[in-house]
Formats: sequence, C-alpha cells, structure tokens
Amino acid sequence: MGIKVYGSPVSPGVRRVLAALSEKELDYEFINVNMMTGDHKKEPFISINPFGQVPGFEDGDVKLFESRAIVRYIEQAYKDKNPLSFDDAKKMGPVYSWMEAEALHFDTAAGSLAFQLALAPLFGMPTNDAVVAEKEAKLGPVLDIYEARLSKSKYLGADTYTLADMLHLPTIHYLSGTKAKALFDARPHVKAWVADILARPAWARVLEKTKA
Ligand SMILES: N[C@@H](CCC(=O)N[C@@H](CS)C(=O)NCC(=O)O)C(=O)O
Repeated sequence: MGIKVYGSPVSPGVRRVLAALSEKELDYEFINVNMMTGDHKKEPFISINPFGQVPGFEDGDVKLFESRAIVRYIEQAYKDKNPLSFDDAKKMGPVYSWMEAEALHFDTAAGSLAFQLALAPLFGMPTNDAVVAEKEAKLGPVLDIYEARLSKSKYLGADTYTLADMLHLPTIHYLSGTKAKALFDARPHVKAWVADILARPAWARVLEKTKA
C-alpha cells in the first residue's frame, strides 16, 4: 500500500504535494500520468480525481484530490514529524487565513502568470501577453499586502514556517525564473521571504526528484 502520488512532475499542484511529503521525509511512489494522451481524464485516474486533474493521491485506502486538501491531510496524518501547523486555535487561525489568501488572492494571479510565463513555453505553447499584463496588474497589489504582513512577521501565518508559506512554493519557484520575479524583488520583505522559503532543503529535494 503506502503513499502514491499521481501526476506530472512539472505540475505545480503535484509539486505542492511533494513539498509536504518532503518536509515530513515520507517515502512515496510517484506514478506518472500521461496528460498528453489524456490519461488524467480516464480510468483508473478518474477514480481518484473525478474532475480529471492532477495531482491524485493515495495513502492506503485514502484517495484524495486537490493539492491543498492533500497537503492538509498529510499535515494532520503525519503531524509528529516536522509540524507545519499548530494545535492551538489562536495560533492556527492566522495560518488558515494565509492559506486561503494563497489560494484565493495569490494563486488566482500568480498561478496564471506561472502558466503563461513558465509552463506554456515548456510545452511549446505561445504566451498570451494580454493575460500576463492583466495578472501582473493583479499580483502587484496582493504582494503589497504580503509586504505589509512580512514586515511584521517573519513568515505569513506565524513567526515560523508553516503550511501557509509552503503552499506558495511551486508557483514562486516557476515565477522566479521569469520577468515576474521583478514584482517580488521590488518588495524587500517579500524578496527575503521568497529567498528563505525557496532555500528549504525539503524544496531542494522536490526539485531534484522532479527535474526533467
Ligand atoms: N486546484 C487543483 C488544480 C489542479 C490542476 O489544475 N491541475 C492541472 C495540472 S497543473 C491539470 O490537471 N490540468 C488538466 C486539466 O485541467 O484538464 C489542485 O490544486 O490540485
């Protein structure tokens, strides 16, 4: 049985899940899903994710989809090893808020930018400059809010690294190799935070494991 992660190694969602497993130093089996041939839209994969998107995840008889939900599961199921959350509700509250900020404010702009600037070229697809301009204009004000938060707190959810920071890694990694890096670099606390989270050994192991 054991842990199985299904998907493409370049997928940000897949890498988000691998980041969680890497922080916990958990062994897992990676099963490549050939998206070129549409295997993510067919059985057996859609028994894991009925929406036909990677990643898919299994831990024994637990089958999950949605990368952020999988990360929460891993944190709770393997809490004892390198905890990235708190039992105390008052300490955990801000972590929840910043986890939602990642999904609903940051990723809605940065995820599309990462696709346009980093992933589309990887797949030989054209970059849509209008989408890039629109999403850059949306990301700037979000990063202003991050700058204000990070000028008061070393990490987003707490003074220590938590799930809230970790969720950002795949998208920030992709954007750090593009012109959108300038948006992060223009804000000193955001820039320092980006350098800090990208330098985590657990993330280096993910990049090693997923490199082409
Ligand atoms: N919210 C989902 C997003 C998953 C997602 O968009 N996966 C992409 C690859 S990065 C995918 O499977 N795209 C193929 C499709 O939507 O048909 C998650 O975080 O797991």
